[in-house]
Amino acid sequence: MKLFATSQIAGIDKYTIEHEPISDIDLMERAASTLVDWILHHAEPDQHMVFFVGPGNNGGDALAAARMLAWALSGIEVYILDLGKEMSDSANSNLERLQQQNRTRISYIDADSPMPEIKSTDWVIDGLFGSGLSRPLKGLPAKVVKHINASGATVVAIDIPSGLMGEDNRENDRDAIIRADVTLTFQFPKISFLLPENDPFTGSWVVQDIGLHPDAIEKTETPFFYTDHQVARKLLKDRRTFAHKGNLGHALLIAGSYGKMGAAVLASRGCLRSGVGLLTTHVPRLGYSILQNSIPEAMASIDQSDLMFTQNPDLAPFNAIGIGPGLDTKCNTGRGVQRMLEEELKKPMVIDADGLNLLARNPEWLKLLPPETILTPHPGEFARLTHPVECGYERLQLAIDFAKDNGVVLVLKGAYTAIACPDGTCWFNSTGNPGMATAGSGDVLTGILLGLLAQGYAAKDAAILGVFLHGMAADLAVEESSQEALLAGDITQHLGLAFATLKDS
Ligand SMILES: NC(=O)C1=CN([C@@H]2O[C@H](COP(=O)(O)OP(=O)(O)OC[C@H]3O[C@@H](n4cnc5c(N)ncnc54)[C@H](O)[C@@H]3O)[C@@H](O)[C@H]2O)[C@@H](O)CC1
Ligand SMILES: Nc1ncnc2c1ncn2[C@@H]1O[C@H](COP(=O)(O)OP(=O)(O)O)[C@@H](O)[C@H]1O
Ligand SMILES: [K+]
Repeated sequence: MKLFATSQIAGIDKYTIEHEPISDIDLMERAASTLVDWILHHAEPDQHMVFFVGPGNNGGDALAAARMLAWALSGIEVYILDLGKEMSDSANSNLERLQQQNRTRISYIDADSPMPEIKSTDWVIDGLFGSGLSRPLKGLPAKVVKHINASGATVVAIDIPSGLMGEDNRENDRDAIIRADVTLTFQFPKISFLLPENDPFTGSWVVQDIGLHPDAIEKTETPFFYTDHQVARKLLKDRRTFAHKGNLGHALLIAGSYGKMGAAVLASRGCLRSGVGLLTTHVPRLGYSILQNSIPEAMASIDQSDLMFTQNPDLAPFNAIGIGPGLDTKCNTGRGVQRMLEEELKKPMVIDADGLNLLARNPEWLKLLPPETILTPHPGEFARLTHPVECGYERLQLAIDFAKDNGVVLVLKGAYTAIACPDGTCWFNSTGNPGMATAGSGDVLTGILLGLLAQGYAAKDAAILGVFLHGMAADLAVEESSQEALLAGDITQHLGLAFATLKDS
């Protein structure tokens, strides 16, 4: 799915109105009816609801929804924010319709009015501001937002929590943004919803399809995408009838050191479960029996060192190389990595964990990275590779620049993992859950990406598909147990089901 800036969404709305064609007020009616469906599904029949209405079309949506709900629910109150200016035409028409219906108490809030009473058992429907917000909230709107946030009521935001911008919120006053429990957002998630600092505002968010024109969506260019089932399914290649292990790729994984052999085992399992033909895992001597006992499907390549990686094997037989999980950052290991990169290998690579930490200490290696390299930092590793940042938005911009400048696919891990590509595109992942915040889940991802690279997937496709499957496997694992108890090994165990589910979708 494409993701757009709010200014672009306004253009897509406009195109829909002109070319469907549909009148502004009818499109608003369609949007409001999706809200009403959701609310009626989730609220008790006697739920008291307080609607807050701003001057634009977001307020119009709220007024239309209040009218539709007033037929079904008795406890609806509407407060209109009086900023001393005209409401938008469609909001005004909806106000007239609500007045004519005459089932709902409508009040105004101006600078002199006391703040309305909101009980903690109420639902607040936030229609103050949507995608038309042009600057941070101050004065009366900020006061109303703070009053709602302090009420303890359940807050349902229409389209965007009022006060939140669709993209950059660095200049925003965080106290003057609605803290919603649920955001019912129209057609597309907004980019700011995918950044960690905005989670307290959006709560959980649900996309409401309002039927915006497919031609406008197709024509409007954007660097941002959301990897849904459809995107991932298209990337997944079928295995040929006459496939054999010799043409499904031979992967080399360089991982593990004294005390960290588990990382090598987990990444090996992830790799083998992603469909690769052959895997050789290169480990220090002490890791030999650990590897052979725990994962007999992998071949072992043994380092000359007992404790750590120091020297890669001949790279000729391998289709792709993965390096980093549990590697440690000792000097000898660093020298080993440097020698390997200086071989000017033209093999696709994935670099994770201590591989990234070594790269951060030796930024001159960046120019030695082969084409089709994937780096998989979590935010801490990315800060070491670049510099610390204030917020997720700044980190995202930095990731996009880093991928373009260095010609690498950068997988910035976290909830909604962002994959920044050398072509300037950025793909947010839709699968995964907080259960994955557990030791070793990143190692499993490295293995999956290595397996896909070795099978011939381009680095960008391997990253988008691999991250999606990794998250999906964790989601399937959590369905059977819980986020708390999720182990990284459960992700590998559910990868088979993830592939099968994706194929069936
Ligand atoms: N036809 C459409 O364009 C559709 C729009 N929809 C709704 O319309 C919303 C966008 O509507 P609008 O563009 O009218 O925008 P808003 O409803 O966000 O309101 C914008 C208004 O608020 C004022 N404003 C902006 N920032 C302010 C600030 N900091 N303090 C005080 N006033 C401020 C603006 O001057 C403008 O009058 C969407 O979020 C969605 O809810 C939906 O009804 C679907 C269809
Ligand atoms: N809250 C979350 N929601 C979704 N995915 C998450 C969450 N927390 C972590 N993950 C995923 O789990 C993995 C953790 O990787 P990493 O931090 O490298 O862990 P480790 O080093 O322990 O293997 C990443 O793929 C990340 O995207
Ligand atoms: K809103």
